[in-house]
Amino acid sequence: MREEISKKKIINKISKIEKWATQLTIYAQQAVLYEAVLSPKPGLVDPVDSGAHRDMNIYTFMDSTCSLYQGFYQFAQKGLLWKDSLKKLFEKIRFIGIELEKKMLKETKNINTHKGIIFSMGIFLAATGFFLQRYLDVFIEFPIFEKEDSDEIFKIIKKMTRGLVAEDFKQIDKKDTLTHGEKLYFKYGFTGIRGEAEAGYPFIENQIMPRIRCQDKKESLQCRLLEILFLLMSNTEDSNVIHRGGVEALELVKKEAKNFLKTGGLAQENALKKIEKMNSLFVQKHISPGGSADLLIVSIFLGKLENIL
Ligand SMILES: CC(C)(COP(=O)(O)OP(=O)(O)OC[C@H]1O[C@@H](n2cnc3c(N)ncnc32)[C@H](O)[C@@H]1O)[C@@H](O)C(=O)NCCC(=O)NCCS
Ligand SMILES: Nc1ncnc2c1ncn2[C@@H]1O[C@H](COP(=O)(O)OP(=O)(O)OP(=O)(O)O)[C@@H](O)[C@H]1O
Repeated sequence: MREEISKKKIINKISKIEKWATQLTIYAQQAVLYEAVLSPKPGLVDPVDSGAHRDMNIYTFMDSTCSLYQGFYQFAQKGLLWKDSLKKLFEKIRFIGIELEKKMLKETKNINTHKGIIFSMGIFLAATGFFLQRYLDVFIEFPIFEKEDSDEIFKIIKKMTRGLVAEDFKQIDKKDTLTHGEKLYFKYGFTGIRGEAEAGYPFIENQIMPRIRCQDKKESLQCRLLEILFLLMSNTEDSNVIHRGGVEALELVKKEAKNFLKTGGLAQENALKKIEKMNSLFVQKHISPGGSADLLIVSIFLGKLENIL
């Protein structure tokens, strides 16, 4: 009898882990899709145009997003089941990330649509799954997150990624070919996406989430998400922008985004016209703020967890 009860308990727990990993995956996919369809975005692919990209369009993003589902689920599940150190959890999910990157590239015929978000969302999904372990025996349904819960996610991420920059760039001078991120570290010391992760995505924690929490919920989702994108563009050390247009391009993106927000943001007259003008400028200069787009996706994911988006 006792054996039967404990068997039942284990089965219930496994089915709850499956359900919660699925919910996390759905939020992550929603976030990726919200970003893709958001328009008008300067320099980035959206349904209206392909920004500064000649090799992809909105359909490439739809195809790519579908290929992410299974890998996203694995990130979340790994976190929900993990019993070892957080550094080891990160090492483990990097393998899942590398495989997922290959799958995404196969689906897009070798076009890099989602490399950055596979990395960042992988970290967030695993960290959130790990965090949720403490609620598995407490809640029947998937919980709605409070600010304090999100704060814990950032703490977990810092522990997972401690030492990442030094570790990843250790052998850089011995490598024959370098990725964009490695080249920029070599040339300017920019730590890019790795530095952002190791710092625990501080701009999202300290500026973006507080802003999303107090945005007027009656505003359209389009305006709210565009505001967040411009806030991110005004601050992100975006290696995507730098590798395409150098440090001047990064300064230009930051300046344009800051000006747009200072002059009234989405509330100003002709706001959408101004963004379209910025889009033309970025297209002409071949600039695409892909790092900010990725951080927007992560912010939407957290907004979904807190039920504020
Ligand atoms: C670290 C990885 C993702 C990227 O390295 P790479 O040197 O190519 O970086 P690169 O500078 O080209 O940036 C990649 C993308 O990150 C995004 N990005 C750029 N800057 C930033 C930033 N400051 N903040 C957030 N995202 C950024 C952009 O979309 C960009 O295209 C990659 O090398 C890797 O390790 N891939 C394996 C997959 C993986 O580890 N997944 C792990 C799941 S945790
Ligand atoms: N809506 C979007 N439009 C374009 N890029 C986006 C969008 N959302 C996110 N990104 C990010 O931008 C990156 C694509 O940038 P880019 O085209 O410069 O790729 P690359 O492979 O780094 O460079 P290149 O194609 O110039 O060799 C992707 O990794 C993706 O994460």
